[in-house]
Amino acid sequence: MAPWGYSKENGPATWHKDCPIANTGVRQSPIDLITTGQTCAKYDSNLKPVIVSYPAFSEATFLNNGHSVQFQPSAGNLSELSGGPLTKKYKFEQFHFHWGNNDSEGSEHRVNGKMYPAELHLVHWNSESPNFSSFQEAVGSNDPHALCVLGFFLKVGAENASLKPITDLLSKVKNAGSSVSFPGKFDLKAVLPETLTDYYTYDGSLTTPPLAECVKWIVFKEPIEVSTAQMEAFRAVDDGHGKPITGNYRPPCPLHTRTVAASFK
Ligand SMILES: NS(=O)(=O)c1ccc(NCc2ccco2)c([N+](=O)[O-])c1
Ligand SMILES: [Zn+2]
Repeated sequence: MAPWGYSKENGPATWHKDCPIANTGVRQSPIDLITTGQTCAKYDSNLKPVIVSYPAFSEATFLNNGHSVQFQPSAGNLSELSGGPLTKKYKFEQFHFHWGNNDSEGSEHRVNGKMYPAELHLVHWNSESPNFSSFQEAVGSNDPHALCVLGFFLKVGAENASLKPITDLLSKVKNAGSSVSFPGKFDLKAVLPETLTDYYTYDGSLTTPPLAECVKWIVFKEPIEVSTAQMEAFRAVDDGHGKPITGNYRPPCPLHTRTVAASFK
């Protein structure tokens, strides 16, 4: 079977062939975050702000893997995540993006059916579990909270100076399979909103194969602004079949019996 992707032939509707959980799973991601009505997100006053400790990365690889671009620091990175709905400390693994070929589509999660032009995912794994001691083992474990992914919507507005070192590098990884070692330091903390207080959180999965149901999702309400030029830079990245990646987002999945909690009213 051709490797999975986002085209008609190998896109989300075909993933069940190699990954049955795509259709049989009851904790699949992404989802549509509904804020009013029956199955809407429920305010939980116990939800605390998310705490990140992201010292600037000094060594990292920026890779176009054919279905996204990802920033992966070297193994020694000490970046950590805690707080929010989490009871454990998580270690940073990588961040990557999902985007569309116009500003009306591109994000994986939606808010009352609305898509944003892109979504940033910061991936972490539970470093305090006795059951695994690496990201790869965490993904393979059956632990529902082996991973925690922070999701930030991107919207078009002013240029994002903190993300510029990343968007300026996109032309260097235009070809699928290409990677560059990230020049200099990158301050991820500067990309994020100051306070990480307002978010939705629910139990879900990886949004691409293997679609493992091992993710505690935390999706922030406030979008991050990027310029049109920065959005266009994503849309020039190739998918390895001579075409730009123009929509590496999975459509929303059924909620089933899950509930979504909101840290804000
Ligand atoms: N869009 S996402 O944040 O849910 C996501 C999806 C897949 C993978 N990885 C696929 C994978 C690698 C080994 C086993 O599995 C990752 N990740 O690796 O951070 C994140
Ligand atoms: Zn992702």
